[in-house]
Amino acid sequence: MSLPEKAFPVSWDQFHRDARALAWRLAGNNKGQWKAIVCITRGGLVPAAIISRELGIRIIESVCVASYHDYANQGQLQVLKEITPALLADEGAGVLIIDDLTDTGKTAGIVRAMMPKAHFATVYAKPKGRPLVDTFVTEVSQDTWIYFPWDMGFTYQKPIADDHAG
Ligand SMILES: O=P(O)(O)OC[C@H]1O[C@H](OP(=O)(O)OP(=O)(O)O)[C@H](O)[C@@H]1O
Ligand code: HPA
Ligand SMILES: [Mg+2]
Repeated sequence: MSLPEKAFPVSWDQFHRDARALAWRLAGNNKGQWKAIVCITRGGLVPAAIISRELGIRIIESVCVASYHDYANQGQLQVLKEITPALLADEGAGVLIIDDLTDTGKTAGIVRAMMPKAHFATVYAKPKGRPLVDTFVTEVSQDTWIYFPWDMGFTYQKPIADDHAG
């Protein structure tokens, strides 16, 4: 397993701002009229809550996908729960699919295939996944790991001078 070289830590404030920025972009698409949100759990739950509030979308469905079984280690992709057939009609036209990020694009590829006409949006995107999403806010390089606030906690930081003491 190769660990990403760079770190992109995201605070709750920053995530809220970026998810709101995504809502602004989506408001200009499809006249802001979305039938429903399908969020990809678990990471998509947090941006879906913010976007549903901003765009007044009250029908929220989930598709449950797991692939990273531990830190930065992608395993076999598993679909644990499918999308309700009611939303699959018309290949998902008018439906908004939300996830926190796209990395290799594997998750996006699987969910897109379920709803080819839906609009796919993520807050963050890495280059490999980028072609699979319709709208995103910030791109980071492929060798960067994004640290989400729900995965983080406060830890002690050594003073900078400690590493420079001769
Ligand atoms: O583009 P990919 O390489 O497929 O990776 C992106 C997916 O990986 C993470 O989910 P994960 O499977 O870790 O599950 P989680 O959302 O429950 O954390 C993330 O939330 C995306 O859904
Ligand atoms: O960069 C990442 N950060 C958090 N979860 C992830 N799942 C895939 N890539 C990432
Ligand atoms: Mg996920």
